Amino acid sequence: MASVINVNLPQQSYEIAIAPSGIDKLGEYMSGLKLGKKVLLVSNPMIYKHYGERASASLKAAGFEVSELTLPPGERYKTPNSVQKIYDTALENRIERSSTMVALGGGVIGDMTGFAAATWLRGINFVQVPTTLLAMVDAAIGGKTGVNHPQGKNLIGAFHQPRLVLIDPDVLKTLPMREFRAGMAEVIKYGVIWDAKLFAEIEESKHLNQIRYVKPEFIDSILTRSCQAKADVVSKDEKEAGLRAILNYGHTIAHAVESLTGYRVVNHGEAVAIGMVAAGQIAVELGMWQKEDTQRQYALIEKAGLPTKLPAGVDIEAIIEALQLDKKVEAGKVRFILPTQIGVVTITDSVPTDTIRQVLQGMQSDS
Ligand SMILES: NC(=O)c1ccc[n+]([C@@H]2O[C@H](COP(=O)([O-])OP(=O)(O)OC[C@H]3O[C@@H](n4cnc5c(N)ncnc54)[C@H](O)[C@@H]3O)[C@@H](O)[C@H]2O)c1
Ligand SMILES: O=C(O)C(=O)C[C@@H](O)[C@H](O)[C@H](O)COP(=O)(O)O
Ligand SMILES: [Zn+2]
Repeated sequence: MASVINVNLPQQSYEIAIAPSGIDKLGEYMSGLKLGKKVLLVSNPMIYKHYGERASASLKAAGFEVSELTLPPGERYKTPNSVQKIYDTALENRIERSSTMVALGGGVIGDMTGFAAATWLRGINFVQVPTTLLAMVDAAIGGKTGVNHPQGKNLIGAFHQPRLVLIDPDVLKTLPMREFRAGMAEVIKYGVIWDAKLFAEIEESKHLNQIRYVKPEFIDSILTRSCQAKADVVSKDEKEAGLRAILNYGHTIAHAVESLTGYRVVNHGEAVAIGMVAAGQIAVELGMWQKEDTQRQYALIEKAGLPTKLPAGVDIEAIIEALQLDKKVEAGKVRFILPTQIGVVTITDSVPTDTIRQVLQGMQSDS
């Protein structure tokens, strides 16, 4: 049975529908939104092979005219150049103001397609059909879209909300285990920043890093609780004027690590896991968080099969320098999201650089 979570916004609210076999109902879901006839479906070749034809067939059966584009997979291709390919295809197929771009894929496809939709003809409709756990619980929701600059992660982008997020949990069956774990990093994030019950539920679950043993009820529960957490935060602060920055927990260091390793060593979720370990330890050093709680977080990250150390060879001074490119920096001050209890975080710009350095030194691969 489908369930629905609402993202309530001043201008355009929308639904996150969690629907088994949802891919085959995409056309039906979109018909209810009174969109123009033309759709540009954007995916990558691997995801398209699994689900593209079903999504396309469902759209056509509902009367949409569908054009398609696949882009190369991977964070290294989350670039202005890939977005240019979306514009070129939009032009060729006369994608109009009433038309819709549909992102069928993980966060990389979602962020790029969303950015193309935000900018094509100054903004057209956009629908998210996330196919990774990470995109289902996080990337597809909330309207942050964009691409990387050679110097830093997500530096180019726009807020542009989707008209619909359609989650088909069945597609997780083909998701590689490493990508499932990456998604668990953002799920654990919600446990630490917002939902202590979710944190406890993950602690109690068995076989967390063996997707074939993960119970469907557990998947349903983490999808629902995570999407609700993200919808709650985004509904309260759509454009990150304040509260929304808590969704960036672990990301201050994560983005620096991803970018310094050329997006080849750790994926986004793994980097977030490393960043959460660092933020937790910084909070302990500053006397803001109990040692036992940071140990609980560490144990959960390990249990999910996620990394807790920095990748070998990353220079700590380079990380400290890269923190200056974080979008939360104000007047040159780096802002961190730090936990004070499981389920509660605070935002601070007064972390001494020496504390960051010391914590990162303790997280080196050989320490
Ligand atoms: N906009 C946001 O709010 C937000 C939030 C979190 C993350 N992000 C961004 O999302 C990106 C990470 O997204 P991701 O973790 O989904 O990675 P991804 O999009 O790179 O997908 C990971 C891999 O999984 C494959 N894949 C996807 N779905 C599959 C399926 N069902 N079966 C088999 N293979 C499948 C893809 O081909 C890809 O190789 C990063 O760029 C990150 O910055 C954005
Ligand atoms: O939605 C948000 O807000 C987030 O911060 C969610 C993060 O998980 C996500 O990785 C986001 O893309 C990071 O945003 P950025 O503004 O730091 O680029
Ligand atoms: Zn993230």
